[in-house]
Amino acid sequence: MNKLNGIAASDGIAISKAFLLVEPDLSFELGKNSDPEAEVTRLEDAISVSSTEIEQIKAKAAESLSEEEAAVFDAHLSILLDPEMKNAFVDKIKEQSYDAQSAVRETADMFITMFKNMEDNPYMQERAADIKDVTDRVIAHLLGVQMPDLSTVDEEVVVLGYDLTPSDTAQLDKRYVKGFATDIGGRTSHSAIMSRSLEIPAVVGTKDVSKSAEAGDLVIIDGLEGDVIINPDEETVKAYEEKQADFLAKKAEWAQLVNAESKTADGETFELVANIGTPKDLEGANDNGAEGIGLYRTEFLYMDSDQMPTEEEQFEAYKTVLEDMGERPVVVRTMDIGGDKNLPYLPLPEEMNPFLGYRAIRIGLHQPELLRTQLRALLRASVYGKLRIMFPMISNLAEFRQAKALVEEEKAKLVDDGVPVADDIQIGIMIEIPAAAVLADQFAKEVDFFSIGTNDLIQYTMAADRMNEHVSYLYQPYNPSVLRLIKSVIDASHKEGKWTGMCGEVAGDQTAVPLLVGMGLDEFSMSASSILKTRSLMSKLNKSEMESLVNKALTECTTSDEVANLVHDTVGDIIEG
Ligand SMILES: C=C(OP(=O)(O)O)C(=O)O
Ligand SMILES: [Mg+2]
Repeated sequence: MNKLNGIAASDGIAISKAFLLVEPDLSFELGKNSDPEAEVTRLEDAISVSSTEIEQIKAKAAESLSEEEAAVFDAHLSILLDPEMKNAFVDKIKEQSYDAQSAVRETADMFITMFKNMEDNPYMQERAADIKDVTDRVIAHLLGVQMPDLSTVDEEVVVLGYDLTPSDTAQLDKRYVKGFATDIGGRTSHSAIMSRSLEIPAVVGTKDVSKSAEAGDLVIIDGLEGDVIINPDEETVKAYEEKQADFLAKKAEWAQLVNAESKTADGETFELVANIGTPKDLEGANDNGAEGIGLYRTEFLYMDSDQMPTEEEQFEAYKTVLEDMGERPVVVRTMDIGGDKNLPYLPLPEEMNPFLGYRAIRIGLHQPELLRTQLRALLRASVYGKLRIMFPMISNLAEFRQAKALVEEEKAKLVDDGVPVADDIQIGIMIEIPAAAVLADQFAKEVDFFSIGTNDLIQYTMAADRMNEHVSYLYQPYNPSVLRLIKSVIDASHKEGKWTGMCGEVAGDQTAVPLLVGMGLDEFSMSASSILKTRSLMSKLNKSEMESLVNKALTECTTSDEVANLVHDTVGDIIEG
């Protein structure tokens, strides 16, 4: 039995066999053949099995991904079945006497280098990755090495890997994948966020879980505490089965609140809304009783595509979300690319500190044609629901004014062309940079609302990278400095008659919720899977008592631990339920 500790990323307990999502070792010495015809047959067989596998992956992906996302597998098939590519392999076998795997590797490397060097053509550069993917699969077959493939999983497993990319997580089939654990990442890394929207128990940042287990080992993932136990003894399995049953019983109790108001015991109401990444997340938002969408992370629309999504494609996605929510508000954040979110087709400069660099609104204002397209799509969709537009990473008022001017200009053009646009669209900003938080009183005069992005606000306030497990001890949501910033933003908005929401992960953090209730945060936006437990917690709190708690925390506590202890001493029994 081996116990690892990481960061609890998504609630719940999973107990299942390990599926290792690790890059297989495909290294080998280049070799020669003595029977070219036999090598060509081996090559053809490997190509044929690979193409059947890619067809299967494509069919599976089409069930859970959009057609466009599944189209990447068409690109893989056309590379694999390209006669020019195959001729190049065969030439190497026949004319240079390479064995099949060496012929594939030599040819692939040549094409990959050629495509990678096309610096002015990002589309072709991206194809280099496709060639590597496809030829690795063929080489694996020739070497008799098993390729891990999430979409082929058809029995209950927990997935262990170095990291899970957004497309890995999109391929997870919840019927079979009961949980996952990764080596890297933090609570706000995107694999963690995806695990919560999929409602799969997950632990991230374990440092070496992918190297600590063998495929098929029994593994427990405790997404409540952040523990991973490999090959547990019988007694441990039994204890975790009980913990799992307790958790499921609590979940069933929370489910009763799906249509309830979000109200404290002394009758104060709040708005509990969901964070989504794609229209597919609407189902989870509705099932969990979301009163709206507090953050639609539109960058996933861009990340899941091979090229810039067109105005029409964006319009369709925004319209779907707005129509689905109907009267309920939808806060759409303009694209937040950069940091850890890159687009293969939008080359960004190499940076020492990408989180402090060219990202989000900074890209939108430097390449306004990108932002204008998105704004037009949003404005056109605005008549289908209750739209609120939000700009990410605003650091000063000049940026907000520039961004707002783009909205006004695009709106005027559309109206001139006779296109209907709603006239009650609120325009707000994310507060995720301390400079904006400090000047919230000035911002509050010009914006319609704030939404506090604690994922970034904490990392910038504490100077602790949100992705880096080595400094995760400094990533302190309850640090009094962070809490004072949050409180001052809420107060500043209220002075101007505006509202403040929070769409960072702190909004659904059960230790933070009592404090946020006390501060009078108006809207709590979180992973859909956290909504019901938060509604349950809220219903047992008294707003007036939480105001005193905040007062005490902000005047008497000097450290994050002191705040957490104070909250638990005061309302710990309610939090633990
Ligand atoms: C919600 C936030 O944005 P993201 O996690 O997408 O950076 C945040 O920073 O809190
Ligand atoms: Mg952010």
